[in-house]
Amino acid sequence: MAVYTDVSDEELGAFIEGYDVGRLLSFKGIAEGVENSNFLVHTDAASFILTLYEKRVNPNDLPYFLNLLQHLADKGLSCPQPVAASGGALLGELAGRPAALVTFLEGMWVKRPKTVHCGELGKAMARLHLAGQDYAGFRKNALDVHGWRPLFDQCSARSNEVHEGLADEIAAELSHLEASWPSDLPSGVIHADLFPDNVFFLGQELSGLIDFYFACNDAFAYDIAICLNAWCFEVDGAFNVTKAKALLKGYASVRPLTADESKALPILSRGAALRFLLTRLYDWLSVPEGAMVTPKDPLEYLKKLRFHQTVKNSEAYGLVA
Ligand SMILES: Nc1ncnc2c1ncn2[C@@H]1O[C@H](COP(=O)(O)OP(=O)(O)OP(=O)(O)O)[C@@H](O)[C@H]1O
Ligand SMILES: N[C@@H](CCO)C(=O)O
Repeated sequence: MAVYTDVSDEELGAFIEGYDVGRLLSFKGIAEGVENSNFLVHTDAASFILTLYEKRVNPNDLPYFLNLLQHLADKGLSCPQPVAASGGALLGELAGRPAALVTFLEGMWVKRPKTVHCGELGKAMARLHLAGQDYAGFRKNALDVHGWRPLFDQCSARSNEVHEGLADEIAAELSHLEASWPSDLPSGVIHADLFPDNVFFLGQELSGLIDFYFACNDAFAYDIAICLNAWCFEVDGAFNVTKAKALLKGYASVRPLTADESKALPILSRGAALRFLLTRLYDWLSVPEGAMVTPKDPLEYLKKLRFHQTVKNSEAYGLVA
C-alpha cells in the first residue's frame, strides 16, 4: 500500500468513534504498497488496518471484496475480516474516499521466498480457489486480456521513455495474446495479485493472505500464472524451476490441475507478465504529485515476459507431462 490521501487526527478519531473497537491510541500511514492508502490503527482493544480506496478500485466493487473476506474467513481461510461500524455498515467514508476497517493479521511477508514458501503458497492458493467456489458474488476481471489494450493505449505514446522499443514489443505481444488467449478453463474466485507482499508467514508457516482488492472471477490457472511470475524468479531475473515445481506441487496436492490448465500455463504466464508490465508502466508514467509511494519497476516484467516467450511447454515450469 501507500498513502495518497492525508487524514487528520481529528478526522480519523471521528471515523473510529463510529466503530465499537475501543479507544483510539495511535495511527500511522503505511508506506508499503502502491494501490490504496493504508493506516495501521491501534486502539486499547486491538490493532486494525484502515484502507482508503484509491484510483484503481471501483467503489461499486467494494461489497464484492468485503463480503468475500467474510466468506473466506467463514470457510476457515486466514485473511483480514471487515469490521462493521456500530450501525452495521462494512463500508464508510473518510477524507472523501470510501474506507473500511479490517482486522490486523499477524505475520510478515517474505522478501526472498524460498522453495518451501512457494510450496505453502501453492497450497493456500488452491484452498482459496476451493473456498471461493460457493461465493455468491461475481466480479469480472477488469484487468483480463480485454482490459490490457485500453491500458496500453493510455501509456503507449510514452512507453519508449522507459525503454527503447517498448511500445512495439508490447503491441506485438498484446496482439499475440488477444489471438490465442484460452477460454473455458475452470474458473471461480481468484486473488489476482498474490505477490509475496500479500502473503504472510510466521516462520515457514503461512499465516494468511491479504489485499483482495483485485479479486475477481477468472481462470484458476491464471492465478497460478501470476504466482509463477511473482514468486519463481530470482533477483538476477533467472527463472527458478525448483520453486515453480514446489508451487505447482503444493497447489495440486489440494486441487489437481486439469490437462487443459496444465497446457495453458505458458500462455497464461505470458499474459500475467504483460498485465503487471502494463500496470507498472502506467503507474511509472503517472505518479500523483505529493503521494507517498514508490512505483514498481515495469522492466522487471519485461524480462519475465521475454522468458515466458521462450517457453515451449509446461514442463519448463516443472510440470511433468
Ligand atoms: N490486514 C492486515 N494485517 C496486517 N498488515 C496489513 C494488513 N493489510 C495490510 N497490511 C500491511 O500493509 C501493507 C500494504 O498492504 P497491501 O499490500 O494491501 O497494499 P496495496 O497498496 O494494496 O499493495 P500492493 O502493492 O500489494 O497492491 C502490507 O504489506 C502490510 O504490511
Ligand atoms: N503486485 C503488483 C502491485 C499491485 O497491483 C505489482 O507488483 O506490480
